[in-house]
Amino acid sequence: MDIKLQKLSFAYAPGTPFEKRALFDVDLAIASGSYQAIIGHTGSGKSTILQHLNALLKPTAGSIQIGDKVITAGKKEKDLRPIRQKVGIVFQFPEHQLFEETVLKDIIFGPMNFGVPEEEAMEKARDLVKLVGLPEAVLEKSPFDLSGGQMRRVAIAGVLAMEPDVIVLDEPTAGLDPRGRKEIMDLFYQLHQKRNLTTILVTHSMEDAARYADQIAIMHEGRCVLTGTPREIFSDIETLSNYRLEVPQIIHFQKQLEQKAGFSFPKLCLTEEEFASMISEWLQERRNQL
Ligand SMILES: Nc1ncnc2c1ncn2[C@@H]1O[C@H](COP(=O)(O)OP(=O)(O)OP(=O)(O)O)[C@@H](O)[C@H]1O
Repeated sequence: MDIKLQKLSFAYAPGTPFEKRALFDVDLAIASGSYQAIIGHTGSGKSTILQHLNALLKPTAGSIQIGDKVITAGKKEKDLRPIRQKVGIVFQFPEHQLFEETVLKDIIFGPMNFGVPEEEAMEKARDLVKLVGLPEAVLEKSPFDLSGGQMRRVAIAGVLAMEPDVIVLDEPTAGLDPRGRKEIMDLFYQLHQKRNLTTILVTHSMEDAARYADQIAIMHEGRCVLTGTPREIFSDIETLSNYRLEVPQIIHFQKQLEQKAGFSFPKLCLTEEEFASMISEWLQERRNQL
């Protein structure tokens, strides 16, 4: 499902003394099946964009197109429902939204609300718990008897149960330890790859943007100021610092090493694994030359 923001502008509390313009003429195209990261300093407008993506907010001016549906200021509430079904949002701490007595009831709540027959919804729930890495026995448990990481997986299964075409991740690993963070981010990446799920990640983590995204957009003071691949975006440390953003640690490390050694490696590495494999190839080449 292609997504297109065209001159998207938004103000909170318009026409009141508390009016606050949060987005200014944002243009952004997100291709179906891509993994788009949106990064930016705090207050730059990321969450405001995110809330337009499943029509929790409507533009003050401009438009946002999701598949064949165009949302503008005048769009009626009833026309937004199909969009909310097709775009799933995983908010920070999604487990705070769990409320049913059992995991099963929580996962089937959304689909049944949209008219999916109970048996079909239950079948789907059984597949989904496995997909998010939990044993089937968890379905009969209370979500509140699970660990934080397990609860988060249940909440993710609940979002996936709606069979979204697009999934929007708002700092989905907040509060998890490094291992839990990686597991959840890897899970979303697998879903993105296996199901061709258009994925939009709103994050403060440059490491995650570099590792998972194939396109990055930088927000700054309500404007989309730069778009490109992770390699393009993270090649320019100076421009990023103008937007009060850092490059991933591994890029700093690589640059420092190059400066000290007085030479350049053949490419800029975005992750530790990429760097390790480049170094081992590079050493092998040197050995072969001896
Ligand atoms: N409900 C609101 N009412 C008024 N102003 C708001 C509201 N929500 C956000 N803003 C303002 O809109 C601007 C953009 O905020 P937004 O939350 O979209 O930024 P953000 O990039 O997501 O920030 P963060 O990284 O801290 O979550 C900020 O100036 C913020 O203070």
